Amino acid sequence: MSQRGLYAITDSTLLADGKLLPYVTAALRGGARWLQYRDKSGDASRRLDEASQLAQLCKSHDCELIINDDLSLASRLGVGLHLGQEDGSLREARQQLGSQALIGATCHASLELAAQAISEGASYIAFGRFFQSVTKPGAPAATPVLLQQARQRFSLPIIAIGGITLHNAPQLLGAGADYLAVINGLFGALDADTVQLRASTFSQLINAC
Ligand SMILES: Cc1ncc(COP(=O)(O)OP(=O)(O)O)c(N)n1
Ligand SMILES: Cc1ncsc1CCOP(=O)(O)O
Ligand SMILES: [Mg+2]
Repeated sequence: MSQRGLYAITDSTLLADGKLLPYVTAALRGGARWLQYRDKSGDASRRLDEASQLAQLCKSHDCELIINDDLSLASRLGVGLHLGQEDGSLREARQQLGSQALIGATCHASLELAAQAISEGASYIAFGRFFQSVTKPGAPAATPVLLQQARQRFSLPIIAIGGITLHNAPQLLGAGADYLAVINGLFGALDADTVQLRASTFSQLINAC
C-alpha cells in the first residue's frame, strides 16, 4: 500500500446523473491512491451496487477502496472503512474487518482523539477541515500546525481534509500530511478530463514533497 497520495472522496450530489463511474475512473487514471465511497442516502441497494462497481474499478487501478460510515457494507465487500466520532466503534470495526483492513478515523483538530483512535485500532488518522469547505461547512476547523504536531507524535498515515485545492495543498504537504482527502477540489468539475488533470496534478504535488 502506498504511504502517501491523493485520497479521492465521492459525493452523491456532485457525482449524480451518471458521473460516478466516469469521474472516479478519471481520478484513478490521474493517480488517486485511495478512494472513499461517501454516500449519505439511505438507499441500501443502490449503495451496494455502486460500491461493488467501485470495488472492481479500484482493484483494476491498484487503489484502496474505503467505505464511509458503514461497517456492514465494508465487511460485505472486504474493503476499508472510515469512521467519524459518531459512527460506531473502531474496536468493533477492527475486530470484524481483521488486522489487515484499512480503517480510518476522523480526529477533527484533536491530537487526543488521534491517540485514542490509534489505541482502538485505526490505520490512519484524519484531521480537518483546514479550509472553507462547500461540502461540510460546519466541520471543526484545524490549522497546519496541528499536522506538524501530529507528525512529531504519530507514525501512521496522517490525512488532511476540508476545502483542499491545488492552490492550498502545498501548505498541508509542507506541514506533514501524507494523504490529501479531497471532494469538491477534485470532483467539482465540468468534465472527467478536468478531474483526471486535477488528480494527476495533486499526485505530482504530493510526490514532489
Ligand atoms: C478522510 C476523511 N476524514 C474525515 C471524514 C469525515 O468523517 P465524519 O466526521 O464521520 O463525517 P462524514 O464524512 O461521515 O460526513 C471523512 N469522511 N473522511
Ligand atoms: C467530510 C469532511 N470532513 C471534514 S471536511 C469534509 C468535507 C471535505 O470535502 P471538500 O474537499 O469538498 O471540502
Ligand atoms: Mg461519518
